[in-house]
Amino acid sequence: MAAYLSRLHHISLHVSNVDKVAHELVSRFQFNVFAARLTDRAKQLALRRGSAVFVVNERPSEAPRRLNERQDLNCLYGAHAHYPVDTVSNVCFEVEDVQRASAALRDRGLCEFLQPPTEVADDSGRVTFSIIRSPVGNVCHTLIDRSRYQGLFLPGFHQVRTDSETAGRSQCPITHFDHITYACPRSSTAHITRWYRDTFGFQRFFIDRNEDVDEGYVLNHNGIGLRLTAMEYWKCSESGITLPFKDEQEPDCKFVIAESLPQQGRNQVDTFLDQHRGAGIQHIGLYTEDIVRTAQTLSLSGVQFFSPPPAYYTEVGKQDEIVAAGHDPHALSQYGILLDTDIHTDTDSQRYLLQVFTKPIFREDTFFLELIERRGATGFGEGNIRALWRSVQAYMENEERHETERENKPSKQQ
Ligand SMILES: O=C(O)C(=O)Cc1ccc(O)cc1
Ligand SMILES: [Fe+2]
Repeated sequence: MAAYLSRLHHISLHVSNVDKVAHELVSRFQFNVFAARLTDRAKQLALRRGSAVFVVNERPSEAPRRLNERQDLNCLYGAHAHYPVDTVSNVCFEVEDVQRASAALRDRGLCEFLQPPTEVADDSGRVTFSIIRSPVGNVCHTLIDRSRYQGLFLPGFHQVRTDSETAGRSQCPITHFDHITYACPRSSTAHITRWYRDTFGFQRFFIDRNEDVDEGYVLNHNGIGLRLTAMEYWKCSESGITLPFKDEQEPDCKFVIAESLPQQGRNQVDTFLDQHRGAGIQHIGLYTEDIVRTAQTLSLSGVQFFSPPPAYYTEVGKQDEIVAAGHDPHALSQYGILLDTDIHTDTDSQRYLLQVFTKPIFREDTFFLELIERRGATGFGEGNIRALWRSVQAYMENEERHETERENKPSKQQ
């Protein structure tokens, strides 16, 4: 049987400069540092906005010198700290019983354990966790049971007092992680979806009504070469129900697998795989209750967004569509926000999806964030996927052109 997940607990980043990335998340993205673990050999900061929690870990620039130098001492609750570039490398889930879940996975030979079930305690109680490797590049999953822990975050972390988290809430109503998008090599999707189904009971989430079960959602024309396959799971209740009864339980963060298709030339998924040196987490969607206000607040604090070509907002019907959704086309165009409308034929009701991508967060192009607001729409709209894709491609091609120009310019010293 699969190990069913109670909920997503936090997402870990491994970066060469914790202070720089934490500062970016605090000053620009309005996250609050609420817990920290600072030792001789570790620097770990926990940051929160709503229920979205990032743990930013300092990654050592070298692999451990001695074999007995345990990497997990550097990074409690994480593993695999050594990686050549800044990366998002762990999605930590709460489970009800780490021992039982780990034993079930081990018995079925489904996954490799980087850390067997381990207990950590402090004055506020104890937690048990284990760490498994995912089939996606450097991504690992920590499984944790914190039901016997009364502290603020996790044992080993101390509380950091900041201004109340509710400050600025109305200006930046980010509430949770909406989805995590993996960039993966060609033909790897089937293996990944099977692994998540067998390991955690994930089910397919169809992006399009006509999507083929095996093929996924394929966009393979007009310069877009992308295969998207989405998966979802349900939060298991505290009452011990361990089967995901769809109707009774709440869906949690979705997972999207992006594969590039070769026919349309080099693209953003290929760039990620090169710069990240392998598959991994390309971006994370942050859910907001008010995308325009959030984009405005983040933009004032220095966050930059990708914009679609300006013609997007003046295309026939787009202005009317935006107005019908209760938005101002000028406000959306100011921040590059995209709108997708899905007319539900059964009820004749309209559902909207609003999204925008931020520019890369790390030095290499190995991670960015997305803002997403859903008005009834639960999936990913085709119009938005195309426009998001194009907004990133236009930026990348521009960057590459500048790079070539810089390389071709004769240097003054010569
Ligand atoms: O629509 C979304 O939010 C996605 O996550 C789909 C997606 C995935 C990868 C890309 O490079 C561009 C778009
Ligand atoms: Fe996304």
